[in-house]
Amino acid sequence: MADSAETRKLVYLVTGGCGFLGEHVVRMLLQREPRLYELRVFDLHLGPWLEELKTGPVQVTAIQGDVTQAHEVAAAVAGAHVVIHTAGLVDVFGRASPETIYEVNVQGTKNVIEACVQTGTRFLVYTSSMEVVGPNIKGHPFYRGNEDTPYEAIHRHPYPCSKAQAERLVLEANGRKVHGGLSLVTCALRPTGIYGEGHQIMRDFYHQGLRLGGRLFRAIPASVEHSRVYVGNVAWMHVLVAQELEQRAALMGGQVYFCYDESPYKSYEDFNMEFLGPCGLRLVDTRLLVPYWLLMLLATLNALLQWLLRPLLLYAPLLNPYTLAVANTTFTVSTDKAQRHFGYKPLFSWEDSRTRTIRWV
Ligand SMILES: NC(=O)C1=CN([C@@H]2O[C@H](COP(=O)(O)OP(=O)(O)OC[C@H]3O[C@@H](n4cnc5c(N)ncnc54)[C@H](O)[C@@H]3O)[C@@H](O)[C@H]2O)C=CC1
Ligand SMILES: CC(C)CCC[C@@H](C)[C@H]1CC[C@H]2[C@@H]3[C@H](O)CC4=CC(=O)CC[C@]4(C)[C@H]3CC[C@]12C
Repeated sequence: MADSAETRKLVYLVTGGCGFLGEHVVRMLLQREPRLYELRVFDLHLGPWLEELKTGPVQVTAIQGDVTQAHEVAAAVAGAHVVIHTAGLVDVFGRASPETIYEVNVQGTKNVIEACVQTGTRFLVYTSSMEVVGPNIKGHPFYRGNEDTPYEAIHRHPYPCSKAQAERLVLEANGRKVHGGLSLVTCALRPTGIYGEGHQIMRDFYHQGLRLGGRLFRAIPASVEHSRVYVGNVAWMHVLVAQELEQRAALMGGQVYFCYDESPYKSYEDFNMEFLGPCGLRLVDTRLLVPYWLLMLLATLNALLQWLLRPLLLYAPLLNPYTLAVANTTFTVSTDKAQRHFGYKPLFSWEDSRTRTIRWV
Protein backbone atom coordinates (compact mmCIF):
# COMPACT_ATOMS: atom_id res chain seq x y z
CA MET A 1 0.00 0.00 0.00
CA ALA A 2 0.95 3.67 0.27
CA ASP A 3 3.60 2.99 2.91
CA SER A 4 5.68 0.54 0.87
CA ALA A 5 9.18 1.45 -0.26
CA GLU A 6 8.17 1.57 -3.97
CA THR A 7 5.62 4.33 -3.42
CA ARG A 8 8.11 6.44 -1.49
CA LYS A 9 9.91 8.37 -4.17
CA LEU A 10 9.50 12.08 -3.57
CA VAL A 11 12.12 14.41 -2.16
CA TYR A 12 10.83 17.49 -0.35
CA LEU A 13 12.84 20.45 0.88
CA VAL A 14 11.51 22.70 3.63
CA THR A 15 13.47 25.92 4.10
CA GLY A 16 13.11 27.43 7.56
CA GLY A 17 12.13 23.92 8.66
CA CYS A 18 13.19 24.53 12.26
CA GLY A 19 11.06 27.64 12.77
CA PHE A 20 7.65 27.90 14.43
CA LEU A 21 5.72 27.09 11.25
CA GLY A 22 8.52 25.09 9.60
CA GLU A 23 8.62 22.47 12.36
CA HIS A 24 4.87 21.89 11.98
CA VAL A 25 5.26 21.58 8.20
CA VAL A 26 8.07 19.04 8.66
CA ARG A 27 6.05 16.94 11.11
CA MET A 28 2.91 17.20 8.95
CA LEU A 29 4.79 16.00 5.88
CA LEU A 30 6.06 12.98 7.77
CA GLN A 31 2.52 12.16 8.87
CA ARG A 32 0.55 13.02 5.76
CA GLU A 33 2.74 12.55 2.68
CA PRO A 34 2.95 8.81 2.07
CA ARG A 35 5.02 9.31 -1.09
CA LEU A 36 7.84 10.93 0.86
CA TYR A 37 11.24 9.31 0.41
CA GLU A 38 13.54 12.03 1.65
CA LEU A 39 12.77 15.16 3.65
CA ARG A 40 15.42 17.86 3.62
CA VAL A 41 15.20 20.36 6.43
CA PHE A 42 17.17 23.53 5.66
CA ASP A 43 17.65 26.18 8.32
CA LEU A 44 20.17 28.65 9.65
CA HIS A 45 19.73 27.07 13.09
CA LEU A 46 18.96 23.37 13.27
CA GLY A 47 16.78 22.13 16.15
CA PRO A 48 17.85 19.16 18.30
CA TRP A 49 14.34 17.64 17.85
CA LEU A 50 15.33 16.71 14.28
CA GLU A 51 17.41 13.83 15.66
CA GLU A 52 14.34 11.93 16.84
CA LEU A 53 12.87 12.05 13.31
CA LYS A 54 15.86 10.30 11.78
CA THR A 55 14.81 6.85 13.00
CA GLY A 56 11.59 6.65 10.92
CA PRO A 57 11.03 5.21 7.43
CA VAL A 58 11.68 8.55 5.70
CA GLN A 59 15.23 9.80 5.27
CA VAL A 60 15.37 13.11 7.13
CA THR A 61 18.35 15.20 6.06
CA ALA A 62 19.22 18.20 8.21
CA ILE A 63 21.00 20.95 6.29
CA GLN A 64 22.44 23.89 8.15
CA GLY A 65 22.44 26.69 5.61
CA ASP A 66 21.63 30.27 4.78
CA VAL A 67 19.06 31.23 2.12
CA THR A 68 21.06 34.34 1.31
CA GLN A 69 23.90 32.11 0.03
CA ALA A 70 22.90 31.04 -3.48
CA HIS A 71 25.33 28.11 -3.63
CA GLU A 72 24.05 26.65 -0.34
CA VAL A 73 20.46 26.91 -1.55
CA ALA A 74 21.27 25.35 -4.94
CA ALA A 75 23.02 22.40 -3.27
CA ALA A 76 20.01 21.79 -1.02
CA VAL A 77 17.45 22.13 -3.85
CA ALA A 78 19.26 19.86 -6.34
CA GLY A 79 17.21 16.70 -6.82
CA ALA A 80 14.19 17.88 -4.79
CA HIS A 81 10.72 17.49 -6.34
CA VAL A 82 9.03 20.10 -4.20
CA VAL A 83 10.34 23.08 -2.25
CA ILE A 84 8.31 24.60 0.58
CA HIS A 85 9.96 27.94 1.29
CA THR A 86 8.99 29.11 4.77
CA ALA A 87 12.34 30.60 5.79
CA GLY A 88 12.08 34.27 6.50
CA LEU A 89 13.02 37.00 8.88
CA VAL A 90 9.85 37.81 10.81
CA ASP A 91 10.70 41.12 12.38
CA VAL A 92 8.30 43.96 13.04
CA PHE A 93 10.06 45.01 16.23
CA GLY A 94 13.23 46.55 14.83
CA ARG A 95 15.54 43.72 15.87
CA ALA A 96 17.15 43.42 12.44
CA SER A 97 18.11 46.16 9.99
CA PRO A 98 15.90 46.75 6.91
CA GLU A 99 18.86 45.59 4.76
CA THR A 100 19.01 42.24 6.57
CA ILE A 101 15.24 41.79 6.28
CA TYR A 102 15.45 42.36 2.49
CA GLU A 103 18.50 40.14 2.17
CA VAL A 104 16.77 37.18 3.81
CA ASN A 105 13.21 37.65 2.59
CA VAL A 106 13.79 38.95 -0.93
CA GLN A 107 17.28 37.81 -1.97
CA GLY A 108 16.71 34.51 -0.14
CA THR A 109 13.54 33.92 -2.16
CA LYS A 110 15.32 34.89 -5.42
CA ASN A 111 17.97 32.30 -4.59
CA VAL A 112 15.32 29.64 -4.02
CA ILE A 113 13.63 30.42 -7.36
CA GLU A 114 16.92 30.43 -9.27
CA ALA A 115 17.95 27.17 -7.61
CA CYS A 116 14.68 25.55 -8.78
CA VAL A 117 15.29 26.82 -12.32
CA GLN A 118 18.92 25.68 -12.42
CA THR A 119 18.38 22.26 -10.91
CA GLY A 120 15.05 21.36 -12.54
CA THR A 121 12.81 21.44 -9.46
CA ARG A 122 9.26 22.08 -10.67
CA PHE A 123 7.11 22.80 -7.62
CA LEU A 124 7.57 25.74 -5.28
CA VAL A 125 5.24 26.66 -2.42
CA TYR A 126 6.00 30.02 -0.78
CA THR A 127 4.88 31.12 2.69
CA SER A 128 3.81 34.68 2.15
CA SER A 129 1.74 36.65 4.68
CA MET A 130 -1.51 38.56 5.06
CA GLU A 131 0.83 41.53 5.61
CA VAL A 132 1.41 41.59 1.85
CA VAL A 133 -2.13 42.96 1.66
CA GLY A 134 -2.48 44.88 4.88
CA PRO A 135 -3.21 46.56 7.18
CA ASN A 136 -1.93 49.40 4.99
CA ILE A 137 -0.24 52.59 6.18
CA LYS A 138 -3.60 54.40 6.10
CA GLY A 139 -5.08 51.97 8.64
CA HIS A 140 -7.97 50.99 6.35
CA PRO A 141 -9.92 48.03 7.72
CA PHE A 142 -10.03 44.82 5.70
CA TYR A 143 -13.30 43.21 6.75
CA ARG A 144 -14.11 39.57 5.82
CA GLY A 145 -12.05 40.05 2.65
CA ASN A 146 -10.96 37.40 0.18
CA GLU A 147 -8.14 37.07 -2.36
CA ASP A 148 -10.03 39.30 -4.83
CA THR A 149 -11.17 42.03 -2.45
CA PRO A 150 -9.91 45.42 -3.67
CA TYR A 151 -7.63 47.01 -1.06
CA GLU A 152 -4.96 49.68 -1.26
CA ALA A 153 -1.90 47.62 -0.30
CA ILE A 154 0.63 50.34 0.50
CA HIS A 155 3.38 49.68 3.02
CA ARG A 156 6.45 51.38 4.43
CA HIS A 157 7.69 48.87 6.98
CA PRO A 158 10.52 46.61 5.71
CA TYR A 159 8.78 43.35 6.74
CA PRO A 160 5.54 43.71 4.69
CA CYS A 161 7.47 45.38 1.85
CA SER A 162 9.91 42.47 1.70
CA LYS A 163 7.16 39.84 1.86
CA ALA A 164 5.22 41.61 -0.92
CA GLN A 165 8.31 41.79 -3.13
CA ALA A 166 9.17 38.14 -2.50
CA GLU A 167 5.61 37.02 -3.18
CA ARG A 168 5.62 38.90 -6.50
CA LEU A 169 8.88 37.19 -7.51
CA VAL A 170 7.42 33.78 -6.72
CA LEU A 171 4.23 34.39 -8.67
CA GLU A 172 6.11 35.86 -11.65
CA ALA A 173 8.33 32.77 -11.72
CA ASN A 174 5.32 30.55 -12.38
CA GLY A 175 5.69 29.09 -15.88
CA ARG A 176 9.46 29.67 -16.16
CA LYS A 177 11.30 26.85 -17.87
CA VAL A 178 13.43 24.86 -15.46
CA HIS A 179 16.47 22.72 -16.29
CA GLY A 180 15.17 19.85 -18.41
CA GLY A 181 12.59 21.98 -20.21
CA LEU A 182 9.52 21.60 -18.00
CA SER A 183 7.72 24.53 -16.39
CA LEU A 184 7.99 25.79 -12.84
CA VAL A 185 4.70 25.79 -10.92
CA THR A 186 4.54 28.18 -7.98
CA CYS A 187 2.00 29.40 -5.52
CA ALA A 188 1.90 31.54 -2.39
CA LEU A 189 0.06 31.05 0.89
CA ARG A 190 -0.84 34.05 3.00
CA PRO A 191 -1.33 33.13 6.65
CA THR A 192 -2.98 35.66 8.95
CA GLY A 193 -1.52 35.82 12.49
CA ILE A 194 -0.48 32.24 13.28
CA TYR A 195 -0.92 30.77 16.77
CA GLY A 196 -0.31 27.39 18.36
CA GLU A 197 2.46 25.34 19.90
CA GLY A 198 5.72 27.25 19.55
CA HIS A 199 4.17 30.74 19.25
CA GLN A 200 6.77 32.81 21.11
CA ILE A 201 4.75 36.05 21.33
CA MET A 202 1.96 34.17 23.14
CA ARG A 203 4.51 32.99 25.72
CA ASP A 204 5.84 36.57 26.02
CA PHE A 205 2.32 37.83 26.82
CA TYR A 206 1.91 35.00 29.34
CA HIS A 207 5.11 35.90 31.17
CA GLN A 208 4.26 39.59 31.08
CA GLY A 209 0.87 38.74 32.64
CA LEU A 210 2.61 36.75 35.39
CA ARG A 211 4.91 39.70 36.11
CA LEU A 212 1.82 41.92 36.45
CA GLY A 213 0.32 39.62 39.07
CA GLY A 214 -1.79 37.54 36.66
CA ARG A 215 -3.39 40.57 34.97
CA LEU A 216 -3.26 42.02 31.49
CA PHE A 217 -4.59 45.43 30.56
CA ARG A 218 -6.80 45.92 27.54
CA ALA A 219 -5.06 48.17 25.04
CA ILE A 220 -7.08 47.57 21.88
CA PRO A 221 -10.87 47.97 21.61
CA ALA A 222 -12.68 44.61 21.45
CA SER A 223 -14.37 45.81 18.23
CA VAL A 224 -11.07 45.66 16.28
CA GLU A 225 -11.15 42.15 14.83
CA HIS A 226 -8.32 39.97 13.53
CA SER A 227 -8.29 36.67 11.70
CA ARG A 228 -6.00 34.14 13.33
CA VAL A 229 -5.10 30.68 12.12
CA TYR A 230 -3.86 27.58 13.91
CA VAL A 231 -0.32 26.52 12.97
CA GLY A 232 -1.38 22.91 12.35
CA ASN A 233 -3.89 24.06 9.75
CA VAL A 234 -1.34 26.35 8.10
CA ALA A 235 1.05 23.39 7.90
CA TRP A 236 -1.73 21.17 6.52
CA MET A 237 -2.53 23.70 3.83
CA HIS A 238 1.14 23.79 2.78
CA VAL A 239 1.24 20.00 2.52
CA LEU A 240 -2.00 19.84 0.53
CA VAL A 241 -0.84 22.53 -1.89
CA ALA A 242 2.45 20.70 -2.38
CA GLN A 243 0.58 17.47 -3.09
CA GLU A 244 -1.95 18.98 -5.49
CA LEU A 245 0.28 21.37 -7.41
CA GLU A 246 1.27 18.83 -10.06
CA GLN A 247 -2.25 17.59 -10.88
CA ARG A 248 -3.81 21.04 -10.75
CA ALA A 249 -0.95 23.12 -12.14
CA ALA A 250 -3.13 25.06 -14.57
CA LEU A 251 -5.57 26.09 -11.85
CA MET A 252 -3.20 26.64 -8.93
CA GLY A 253 0.01 27.86 -10.61
CA GLY A 254 0.68 31.55 -9.92
CA GLN A 255 -2.17 31.77 -7.39
CA VAL A 256 -2.33 33.17 -3.87
CA TYR A 257 -4.40 31.70 -1.05
CA PHE A 258 -5.17 33.13 2.36
CA CYS A 259 -4.65 30.55 5.13
CA TYR A 260 -7.82 30.26 7.17
CA ASP A 261 -9.65 27.92 9.52
CA GLU A 262 -12.52 28.02 12.02
CA SER A 263 -10.76 30.17 14.62
CA PRO A 264 -13.12 32.97 15.72
CA TYR A 265 -12.69 36.59 14.67
CA LYS A 266 -11.65 38.54 17.76
CA SER A 267 -9.41 41.39 18.82
CA TYR A 268 -5.77 40.38 19.22
CA GLU A 269 -6.02 40.48 23.02
CA ASP A 270 -9.40 38.76 23.33
CA PHE A 271 -8.15 36.01 21.08
CA ASN A 272 -4.99 35.54 23.18
CA MET A 273 -7.18 35.36 26.30
CA GLU A 274 -8.79 32.21 24.87
CA PHE A 275 -5.49 30.55 25.83
CA LEU A 276 -4.11 32.78 28.56
CA GLY A 277 -7.43 32.81 30.49
CA PRO A 278 -7.37 29.05 31.14
CA CYS A 279 -3.69 29.45 32.13
CA GLY A 280 -4.69 31.73 35.00
CA LEU A 281 -4.44 35.24 33.54
CA ARG A 282 -7.29 37.71 33.37
CA LEU A 283 -7.94 40.81 31.29
CA VAL A 284 -8.60 43.64 33.76
CA ASP A 285 -12.16 45.06 33.69
CA THR A 286 -12.99 44.69 30.07
CA ARG A 287 -14.61 48.15 29.86
CA LEU A 288 -11.40 49.91 30.86
CA LEU A 289 -9.14 50.70 27.95
CA VAL A 290 -5.64 52.16 28.00
CA PRO A 291 -6.22 55.47 26.12
CA TYR A 292 -5.01 55.38 22.52
CA TRP A 293 -3.02 58.63 22.87
CA LEU A 294 -1.09 57.03 25.76
CA LEU A 295 -0.33 53.91 23.70
CA MET A 296 0.80 56.05 20.80
CA LEU A 297 3.01 58.06 23.14
CA LEU A 298 4.55 54.89 24.59
CA ALA A 299 5.00 53.39 21.12
CA THR A 300 6.74 56.55 19.89
CA LEU A 301 8.88 56.66 23.01
CA ASN A 302 9.87 53.04 22.44
CA ALA A 303 10.86 53.85 18.86
CA LEU A 304 12.91 56.83 20.03
CA LEU A 305 14.62 54.78 22.75
CA GLN A 306 15.36 52.05 20.24
CA TRP A 307 17.09 54.57 17.99
CA LEU A 308 19.00 56.26 20.85
CA LEU A 309 20.15 52.99 22.43
CA ARG A 310 21.05 51.25 19.18
CA PRO A 311 24.81 51.94 19.46
CA LEU A 312 24.80 50.43 22.97
CA LEU A 313 22.17 47.70 23.06
CA LEU A 314 19.18 46.25 21.26
CA TYR A 315 15.93 47.61 22.67
CA ALA A 316 13.04 45.98 20.80
CA PRO A 317 9.80 45.88 22.80
CA LEU A 318 6.54 44.49 21.33
CA LEU A 319 4.92 47.92 21.27
CA ASN A 320 6.03 50.33 18.54
CA PRO A 321 4.08 52.57 16.14
CA TYR A 322 3.90 49.79 13.53
CA THR A 323 2.70 46.97 15.81
CA LEU A 324 0.21 49.36 17.41
CA ALA A 325 -1.20 50.22 13.98
CA VAL A 326 -1.47 46.54 13.01
CA ALA A 327 -3.06 45.54 16.32
CA ASN A 328 -5.46 48.48 16.11
CA THR A 329 -6.76 47.82 12.56
CA THR A 330 -9.40 45.27 11.68
CA PHE A 331 -8.07 42.62 9.33
CA THR A 332 -10.31 39.60 8.78
CA VAL A 333 -10.47 37.17 5.89
CA SER A 334 -13.43 35.13 4.71
CA THR A 335 -12.76 32.92 1.72
CA ASP A 336 -13.19 29.41 0.36
CA LYS A 337 -10.66 29.67 -2.46
CA ALA A 338 -8.40 26.98 -1.01
CA GLN A 339 -11.35 24.65 -0.64
CA ARG A 340 -12.49 25.25 -4.23
CA HIS A 341 -9.03 24.93 -5.76
CA PHE A 342 -7.52 22.03 -3.88
CA GLY A 343 -10.13 20.67 -1.46
CA TYR A 344 -8.69 22.24 1.69
CA LYS A 345 -10.64 21.72 4.91
CA PRO A 346 -9.04 22.52 8.27
CA LEU A 347 -7.55 19.40 9.82
CA PHE A 348 -7.94 20.76 13.36
CA SER A 349 -11.23 22.12 14.68
CA TRP A 350 -11.23 25.32 16.71
CA GLU A 351 -11.74 23.30 19.91
CA ASP A 352 -8.80 21.08 19.08
CA SER A 353 -6.57 24.03 18.12
CA ARG A 354 -7.51 25.80 21.35
CA THR A 355 -6.85 22.77 23.55
CA ARG A 356 -3.50 22.05 21.95
CA THR A 357 -2.41 25.68 22.32
CA ILE A 358 -3.53 25.92 25.97
CA ARG A 359 -1.64 22.73 26.78
CA TRP A 360 1.48 24.23 25.21
CA VAL A 361 1.25 27.66 26.91
N1 LIG B 1 4.26 33.99 12.55
C1 LIG B 1 3.26 34.48 11.87
O1 LIG B 1 2.22 34.89 12.44
C2 LIG B 1 3.32 34.54 10.39
C3 LIG B 1 4.44 34.11 9.67
N2 LIG B 1 4.43 34.18 8.29
C4 LIG B 1 5.57 33.69 7.50
O2 LIG B 1 5.79 32.33 7.83
C5 LIG B 1 7.17 32.02 7.70
C6 LIG B 1 7.63 31.33 8.96
O3 LIG B 1 7.47 32.22 10.03
P1 LIG B 1 7.61 31.77 11.55
O4 LIG B 1 7.66 30.30 11.62
O5 LIG B 1 6.63 32.50 12.34
O6 LIG B 1 9.04 32.39 11.88
P2 LIG B 1 10.29 31.74 12.58
O7 LIG B 1 11.23 32.84 12.84
O8 LIG B 1 9.86 30.91 13.74
O9 LIG B 1 10.85 30.77 11.47
C7 LIG B 1 11.62 31.20 10.41
C8 LIG B 1 12.75 30.20 10.23
O10 LIG B 1 13.55 30.66 9.14
C9 LIG B 1 14.89 30.51 9.52
N3 LIG B 1 15.73 31.48 8.83
C10 LIG B 1 15.79 32.81 9.04
N4 LIG B 1 16.73 33.35 8.27
C11 LIG B 1 17.26 32.35 7.55
C12 LIG B 1 18.29 32.28 6.59
N5 LIG B 1 18.97 33.37 6.21
N6 LIG B 1 18.57 31.09 6.04
C13 LIG B 1 17.92 29.97 6.43
N7 LIG B 1 16.96 29.98 7.34
C14 LIG B 1 16.63 31.15 7.91
C15 LIG B 1 14.94 30.75 11.01
O11 LIG B 1 16.11 30.18 11.59
C16 LIG B 1 13.65 30.10 11.46
O12 LIG B 1 13.86 28.76 11.83
C17 LIG B 1 7.89 33.33 7.41
O13 LIG B 1 8.20 33.38 6.04
C18 LIG B 1 6.87 34.39 7.79
O14 LIG B 1 7.05 35.54 7.00
C19 LIG B 1 3.35 34.62 7.61
C20 LIG B 1 2.24 35.04 8.26
C21 LIG B 1 2.13 35.05 9.69
C1 LIG C 1 -0.66 45.86 23.34
C2 LIG C 1 -0.05 45.94 22.00
C3 LIG C 1 -0.68 47.04 21.23
C4 LIG C 1 -0.24 44.61 21.32
C5 LIG C 1 0.84 44.35 20.31
C6 LIG C 1 0.51 43.12 19.55
C7 LIG C 1 1.46 42.93 18.39
C8 LIG C 1 2.79 42.48 18.93
C9 LIG C 1 0.86 41.94 17.40
C10 LIG C 1 -0.52 42.42 16.91
C11 LIG C 1 -0.71 41.89 15.49
C12 LIG C 1 0.51 41.01 15.26
C13 LIG C 1 0.94 40.75 13.82
C14 LIG C 1 -0.18 40.16 12.99
O1 LIG C 1 -0.65 38.98 13.60
C15 LIG C 1 0.26 39.85 11.58
C16 LIG C 1 1.62 39.28 11.40
C17 LIG C 1 1.89 38.61 10.25
C18 LIG C 1 3.17 38.17 9.94
O2 LIG C 1 3.44 37.77 8.80
C19 LIG C 1 4.25 38.23 10.95
C20 LIG C 1 3.76 38.52 12.33
C21 LIG C 1 2.69 39.61 12.36
C22 LIG C 1 3.34 40.89 11.84
C23 LIG C 1 2.16 39.79 13.81
C24 LIG C 1 3.28 40.35 14.73
C25 LIG C 1 2.79 40.73 16.12
C26 LIG C 1 1.61 41.69 16.07
C27 LIG C 1 2.05 43.02 15.49
